[in-house]
Amino acid sequence: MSFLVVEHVSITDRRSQNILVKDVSFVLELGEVLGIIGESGSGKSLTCKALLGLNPNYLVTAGSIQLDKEELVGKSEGAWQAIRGRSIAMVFQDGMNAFNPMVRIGAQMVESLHERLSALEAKKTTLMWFEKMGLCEPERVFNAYPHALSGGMLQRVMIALALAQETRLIIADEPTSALDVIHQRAIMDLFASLKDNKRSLMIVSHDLAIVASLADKVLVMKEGEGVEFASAPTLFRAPKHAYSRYLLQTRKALIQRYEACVR
Ligand SMILES: Nc1ncnc2c1ncn2[C@@H]1O[C@H](COP(=O)(O)OP(=O)(O)OP(=O)(O)O)[C@@H](O)[C@H]1O
Repeated sequence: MSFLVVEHVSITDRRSQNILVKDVSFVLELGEVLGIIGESGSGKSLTCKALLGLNPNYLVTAGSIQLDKEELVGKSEGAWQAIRGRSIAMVFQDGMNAFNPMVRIGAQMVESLHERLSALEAKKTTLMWFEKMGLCEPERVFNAYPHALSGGMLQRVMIALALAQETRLIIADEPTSALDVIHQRAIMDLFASLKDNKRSLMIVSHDLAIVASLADKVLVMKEGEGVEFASAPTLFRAPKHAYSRYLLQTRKALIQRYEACVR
């Protein structure tokens, strides 16, 4: 059985009976990277959050999500808390909201790692990941309050936290959208260098170049549905669904326009 098996997942807004995610299925093996692409509002974030039990109670998840043979749909909040950080780590689009503004960054990192590491080890691990994230002056970042760091720095702190947790699944929802291109490239190189058979990554991105360079498999979402799920080479070379073709064509047209400008 695959490491992650998502079968017929639907997410319904109980208040309006709107079905926001419809019958999405995909599988992921340990060591693989899944890219999720699709236009804004197509259900990418809701699907990711369903894997972490992070959607509000009025959004009801049906279907099956099995991580390492454990069924996640229907878990209690207490059970979700044990899963988050231990089995699955998440990187959100917005680094600023991920941290408590009243607590220094270092203390929040150490708190998140305390189950596995002593305070001293947690600090050492944190500083190591800060350096890998290209955060100059890791000690200063460690001692800073969130508001003293830029959005891009906080984003890198959040990625450092997800990686330091050493979970077997990392879900990254637009992890680099707040970063400048230089740091985007560095983080993507880092994600690529971390590819091994010990962890899997799900990455949501509007940047098809990022997905093409990292992903082994791709899920294309449109209006809440998974319209195509394929290996990355198949999806990028011979997309089957008309919407996948449209997404790739749009991207190509943008690159051509850029290349015409810099020629
Ligand atoms: N908390 C919520 N309550 C009700 N509806 C929601 C909620 N969050 C998202 N939705 C709706 O569900 C649909 C899918 O939203 P989702 O955030 O998953 O899209 P997305 O593909 O991640 O978009 P983006 O690329 O802009 O982040 C949208 O129609 C959105 O308005």
